[in-house]
Amino acid sequence: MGSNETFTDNEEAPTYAPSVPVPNVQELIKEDPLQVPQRYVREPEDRPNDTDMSHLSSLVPVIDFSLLLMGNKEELNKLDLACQDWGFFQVINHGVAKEVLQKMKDAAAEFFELPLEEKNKIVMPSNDIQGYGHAYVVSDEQILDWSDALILVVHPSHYRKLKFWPNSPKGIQEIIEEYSNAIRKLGTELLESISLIMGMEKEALLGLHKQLIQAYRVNYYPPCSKPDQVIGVSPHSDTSTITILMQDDGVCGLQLKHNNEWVPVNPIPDALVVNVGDVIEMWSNGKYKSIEHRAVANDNKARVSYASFLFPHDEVEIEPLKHMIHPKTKQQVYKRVKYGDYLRNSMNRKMEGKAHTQMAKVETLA
Ligand SMILES: O=C(O)CCC(=O)C(=O)O
Ligand SMILES: [Fe+2]
Repeated sequence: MGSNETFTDNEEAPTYAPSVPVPNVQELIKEDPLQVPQRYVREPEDRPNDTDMSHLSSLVPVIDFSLLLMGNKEELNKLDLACQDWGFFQVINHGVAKEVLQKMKDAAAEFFELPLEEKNKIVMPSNDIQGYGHAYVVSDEQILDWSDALILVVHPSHYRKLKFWPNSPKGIQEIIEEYSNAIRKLGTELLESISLIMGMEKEALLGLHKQLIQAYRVNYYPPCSKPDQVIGVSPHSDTSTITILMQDDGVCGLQLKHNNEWVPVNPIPDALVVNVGDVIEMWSNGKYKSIEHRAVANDNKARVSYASFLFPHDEVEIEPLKHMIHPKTKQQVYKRVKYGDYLRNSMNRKMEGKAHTQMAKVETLA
């Protein structure tokens, strides 16, 4: 990434966090499609309820990326409002070739259909969250998510642990690489637009990362005979700067919390979903929101989602940018934290809404 890469290639690849190994959900339902073991059943108040908020789905902002690239003021204004009011938007005309998206979907579909022994060749170890398995599992009592995942660090290349990269189907490593490079380009350009709406030079946010790290998480949600009793991925906000998510066409599941209601983010064919992560929320002193979201399961269809997380180097100190603090009130919502500490603190606990952001909050006197 040119001049902002201040860390060298001989830096050792970091580890992130341990996670307790748990059963494979896809395998469970192969044994018996009707079973929903007790470990997956949510408390009544945590279940996806029947209030259908689909009518609000069309309100989730849609940003035309080609206009952002031209510096179109109206579109930048839309982006500003989307980051403040929703923390989520879908991008169209994003420049990532349709074939690249499709190849990624086809390869991932084939990977998840492989026999368990084959997928387990890259099984996630208990001391780190790369490979095929489950993250954020910290106790034997924890209620589990109705999903399996493949998690990889993709950039910088010397952070890659290739022993956790799938070898099958043939060519999947190159496809992940091609997809991730295209997403990285889009992400970098989105950070330029976000720098502008934050009143900075367009290179500012990228520079603050010291090095732009990229991780990839492919979520596989098997169908569930009782989707109203389980959650695919627990409510959480992302610890990233921004996340770029591809969804399967025609299968819903992602929901965001807006005015205390769970609003579905239904897939728009070929669009990508972008959400503001905790780092932007902290740098902007809370102006832009890292919104809580979750994924729910379906009763008849499996769903796959592809999340690319862009975030700073471990050594970067994050705190509200001076010009984002109100000049009169001087009120600072977040304090200075080392990003590596923040990330590991979040990964060492179960996903639980925004609870993990507490460590970076300025304590307010009651
Ligand atoms: O499956 C989805 O749509 C959401 C996944 C997600 O939030 C994540 O991987 O962080
Ligand atoms: Fe997420």
